[in-house]
Amino acid sequence: MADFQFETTPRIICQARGSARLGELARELTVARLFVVTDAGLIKTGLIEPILASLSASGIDITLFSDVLADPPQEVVLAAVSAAKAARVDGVMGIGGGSSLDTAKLVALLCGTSQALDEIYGVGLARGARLPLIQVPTTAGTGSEVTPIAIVTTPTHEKKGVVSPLLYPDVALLDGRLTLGLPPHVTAMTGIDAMVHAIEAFTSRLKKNPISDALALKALALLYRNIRIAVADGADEAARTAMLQGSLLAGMAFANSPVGAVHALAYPLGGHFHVPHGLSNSLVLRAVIDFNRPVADRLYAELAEAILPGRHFADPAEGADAFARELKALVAEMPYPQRLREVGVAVADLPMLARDAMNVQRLLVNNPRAVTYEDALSIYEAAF
Ligand SMILES: NC(=O)c1ccc[n+]([C@@H]2O[C@H](COP(=O)([O-])OP(=O)(O)OC[C@H]3O[C@@H](n4cnc5c(N)ncnc54)[C@H](O)[C@@H]3O)[C@@H](O)[C@H]2O)c1
Ligand SMILES: CCCCCCO
Repeated sequence: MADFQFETTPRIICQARGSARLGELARELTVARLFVVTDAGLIKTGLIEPILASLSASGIDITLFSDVLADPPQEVVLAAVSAAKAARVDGVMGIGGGSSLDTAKLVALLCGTSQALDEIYGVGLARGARLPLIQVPTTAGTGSEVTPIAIVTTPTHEKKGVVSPLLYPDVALLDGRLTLGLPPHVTAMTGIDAMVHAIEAFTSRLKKNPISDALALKALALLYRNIRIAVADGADEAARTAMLQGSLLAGMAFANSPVGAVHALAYPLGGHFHVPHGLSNSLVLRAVIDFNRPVADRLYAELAEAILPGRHFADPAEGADAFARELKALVAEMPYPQRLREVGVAVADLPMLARDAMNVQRLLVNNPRAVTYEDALSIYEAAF
């Protein structure tokens, strides 16, 4: 058995109407001046106002930053840090999708250390303490509320990661009711993103371990069983809560057993064409599964057993066939674009995308099968 290290967030609360406890949780963290990070879409849903009112009623002074943009641009992150420093906040809360949660992480970190953002891109470069941090996901989801990762889009459209245990929050609060209003196409994109986290954590080549495996299998089972329900009937609170739990478990899994080629090939789609993160993953998922089949059939067969209760596949190829079939059928049912050509990508763009994907070696090294430039190009061609 290979040695391994497993990291996790210290405190997870999953509670219907749990958002009513945010004032209590902030006070427990001795926060008096809270910086709330979200985006305009969340403000429009009306979800934020009652939460801010309950926090204020608890005597917490609020500074609201609602200018987060998808795939947070570096300048937006820096604007949030400046606003937090100017307000002299002593705690941060992210409430929203992964873009808001990642921005909140970096605000908490950069308000607590003397470092600059461009000093901490990469793995383990952050130093010092961060401000108290509460994360409240409203998509299910990136799992960002339980990962040590924050992704920023640089002015050259490159997606860069900050990876540090300092980015784990003090509290991750799951409240299914906050996701009830998620539109079907966003429910689908973020749900498939969470499934990709579980799939890629389970097939990851370098840091796969028994704990991440157990989390990935449970995550995939929860997500697969509930994504169709949540997309078809967003008011189903049980399905919504299961999706949040599944995306959190998948987040814990890939935080310790990192993602591979699906994410590496998805990043350039987000960076250059502003394709939403979950959709970027979905667009290349089927072709990457087909590409990995020569080395990953046994793993895909285990994943097939996780989503097809009662089925056992003695023949790995048969199990992998079943897994690929189920995933392709599920993606095809999702209410969003299915091909690269539908999201503004031209054939002439594919070599550039493949070149950019090859720059994401920090993820490609985790893929069960080595990926060359030619492989990346052929995957994009198959997804076109
Ligand atoms: N840190 C990590 O571990 C990690 C993992 C995966 C992805 N990411 C990053 O997360 C970002 C993607 O996050 P995302 O997919 O959650 O989307 P997002 O946060 O970029 O956008 C979500 C969209 O849905 C809206 N929305 C969110 N919750 C809603 C609700 N309950 N009701 C109605 N509308 C709602 C928002 O207003 C926004 O328009 C990317 O930047 C990606 O790189 C980070
Ligand atoms: C190192 C960055 C890994 C991020 C995966 C989810 O987007």
